[in-house]
Amino acid sequence: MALLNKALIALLGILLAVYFYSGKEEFKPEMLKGKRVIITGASSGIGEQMAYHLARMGSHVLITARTEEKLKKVIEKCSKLGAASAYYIPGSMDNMTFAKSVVHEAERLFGGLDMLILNHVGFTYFNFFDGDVDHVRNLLEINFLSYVTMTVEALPMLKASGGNIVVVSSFAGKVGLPLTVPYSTTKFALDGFFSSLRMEFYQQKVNVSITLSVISYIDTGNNNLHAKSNNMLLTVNYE
Ligand SMILES: NC(=O)C1=CN([C@@H]2O[C@H](COP(=O)(O)OP(=O)(O)OC[C@H]3O[C@@H](n4cnc5c(N)ncnc54)[C@H](OP(=O)(O)O)[C@@H]3O)[C@@H](O)[C@H]2O)C=CC1
Ligand SMILES: CC(C)CCC[C@@H](C)[C@H]1CC[C@H]2[C@@H]3C(=O)C=C4C[C@@H](O)CC[C@]4(C)[C@H]3CC[C@]12C
Repeated sequence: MALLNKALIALLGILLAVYFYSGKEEFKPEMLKGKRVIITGASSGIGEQMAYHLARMGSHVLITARTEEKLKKVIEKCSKLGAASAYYIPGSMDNMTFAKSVVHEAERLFGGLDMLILNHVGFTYFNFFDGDVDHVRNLLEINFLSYVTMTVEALPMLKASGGNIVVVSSFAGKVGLPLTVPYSTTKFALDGFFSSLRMEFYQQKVNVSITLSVISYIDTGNNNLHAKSNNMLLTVNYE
């Protein structure tokens, strides 16, 4: 009898997992055709590659980062790859007025928004915590508060389109790891804000999805987190 109970509990667990984790709709590239998307931190790395994928699928893309020359090149490539339209706006995400203006620009250019991809990440060190509170504050502005600011600004458009918010986080935003204190702080903050907001959307029947993308090391050949120490957790290729 005890064995039967255990088997039934295990079966129930499997059924619940299948129910909650099975997507209702299978992904098809056509689903992104004509979608209006903002991608932050798209002058290099993962953001740049996401812009190319969306361009291939025929989306309208508005990309942002600080370095205008790089953004221009990414936009040119997006247009060649088949983007429905491609624009860039340069600026720094430590400035909340700029963060808001990116969303307003999408509204002006596209007349609405289907997807907000928050991906940018500010410069930090990869070493034991040095006690620099100003650095933590500045990194929170760039990696966290600008994400919140853009989300708040974009919500009316996303509610109207039944759109999506994608937040690029990290394994270091789920588990405390050494040598990444300021960075990890900002990524944990993202989890707190967006996971909590997702629950509120569910309760309030807000038709906007929130995806927190928890990724581990990806060698983009272009990493902006610079090594200053011999106490490396792992070997990473820095410039
Ligand atoms: N690569 C990896 O191993 C991992 C990455 N991640 C996450 O993936 C995301 C992308 O990382 P990755 O592609 O590696 O990083 P990159 O360093 O290649 O790209 C970072 C992007 O953010 C932009 N950026 C930097 N500072 C600012 C700023 N102050 N204002 C506006 N934009 C800024 C950069 O452009 P510019 O300098 O022109 O402003 C660049 O476009 C990040 O959220 C990161 O935390 C998570 C886990 C692992
Ligand atoms: C203990 C193991 C089970 C898993 C260990 C995972 C470790 C190796 C993973 C988890 C989070 C990862 C870092 C990250 O999130 C973001 C960046 C920024 C990028 O510009 C340079 C790489 C860097 C530092 C990643 C380095 C590798 C980290 C520490």
